[in-house]
Amino acid sequence: MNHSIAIFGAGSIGAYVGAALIAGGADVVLIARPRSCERYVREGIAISDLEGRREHIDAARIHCSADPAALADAGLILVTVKSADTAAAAQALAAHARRDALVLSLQNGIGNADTLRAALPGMTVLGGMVPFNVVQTADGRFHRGTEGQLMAEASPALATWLPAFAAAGLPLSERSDFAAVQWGKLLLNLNNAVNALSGLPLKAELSQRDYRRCLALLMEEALRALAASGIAPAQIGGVAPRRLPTMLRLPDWIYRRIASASLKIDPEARSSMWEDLQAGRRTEVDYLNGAVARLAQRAGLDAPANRRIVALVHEAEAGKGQAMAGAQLLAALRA
Ligand SMILES: NC(=O)C1=CN([C@@H]2O[C@H](COP(=O)(O)OP(=O)(O)OC[C@H]3O[C@@H](n4cnc5c(N)ncnc54)[C@H](OP(=O)(O)O)[C@@H]3O)[C@@H](O)[C@H]2O)C=CC1
Ligand SMILES: CC(C)(CO)C(=O)C(=O)O
Repeated sequence: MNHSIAIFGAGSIGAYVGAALIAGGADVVLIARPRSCERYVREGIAISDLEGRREHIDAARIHCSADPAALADAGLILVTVKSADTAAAAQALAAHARRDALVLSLQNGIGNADTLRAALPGMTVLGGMVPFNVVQTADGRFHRGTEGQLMAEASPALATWLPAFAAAGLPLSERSDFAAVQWGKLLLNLNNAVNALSGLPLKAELSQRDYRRCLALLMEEALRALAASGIAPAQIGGVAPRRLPTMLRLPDWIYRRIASASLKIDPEARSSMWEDLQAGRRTEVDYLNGAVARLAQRAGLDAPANRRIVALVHEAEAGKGQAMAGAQLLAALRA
């Protein structure tokens, strides 16, 4: 059977985007771990969002395989594995993908599209950006708990596929300043580690000033490193990057008023890094806060709070430590 779109790594983002594309009428094959595939083809996939969409894609409409050879017919391949798995995904694509397939990385971090490009010479590989959050709920739904539109590096190769994204209810916009978009998103992803260590849902965590102070510290270091490297991050969301730290440090009652749009988060939404810690998986902290520390170092600067939070998340990955209160985390980042 021919599948025009393949999703490589159907976890939270891949299953959500894949199911939405199927609901919109696209011909999709999911590449996932055997356990995930067994579940999807047994139960189907349920998706929901904070605007009230609830949809169940019946098992009969799900094509899923743990064998990457199943993507051989796809004209579009969405890569949705975590950053540490990108190199392995790239090898699988090199072995099985059509040479004329378009590859779109829907991943956080800065280097994933480059990793794919390096392994797929001659193929078109584009960076993409997912602004919204998806978590798996206790009843197995893939729930989008925040807003935002998919973005991708501008390319004529996208034109064929844009209608499928629109029909899925996930319109994709093209950006010619994609490196700036990636860094703008990475600034927001600096909260992933704070959120994971807090053990709280995003909304509860961001409602507490001490956690926001932690994030402000991490962002300031990143903004300094970006400025020293001549990179101007794009604005993702309602607030300009340079204004984020000041806004985050406001007292709770003012923050709630001024940043009401930033707090338009479903109470059950949590960062993908929290999901990783819960599942006992390695996180993407080296690709997010670690990327800031490396950028700073290349610019002759230091980013101590980002370095410290990388170490704290690694300790949490090793099962050490409990959820940290805001004041405790702030003290650890300033130590
Ligand atoms: N979740 C979110 O809200 C958001 C996530 N993102 C980004 O999207 C990307 C994906 O995140 P997310 O969906 O949360 O990640 P998940 O871990 O939920 O999903 C990735 C899935 O891919 C599977 N996988 C990895 N390698 C292979 C392989 N070779 N073959 C088959 N399956 C494989 C993983 O299995 P296993 O775990 O067993 O390795 C996992 O089930 C990340 O870069 C993340 O930062 C961006 C915005 C929001
Ligand atoms: C949407 C957001 C910023 C939520 O934390 C995210 O990218 C993630 O969880 O990885």
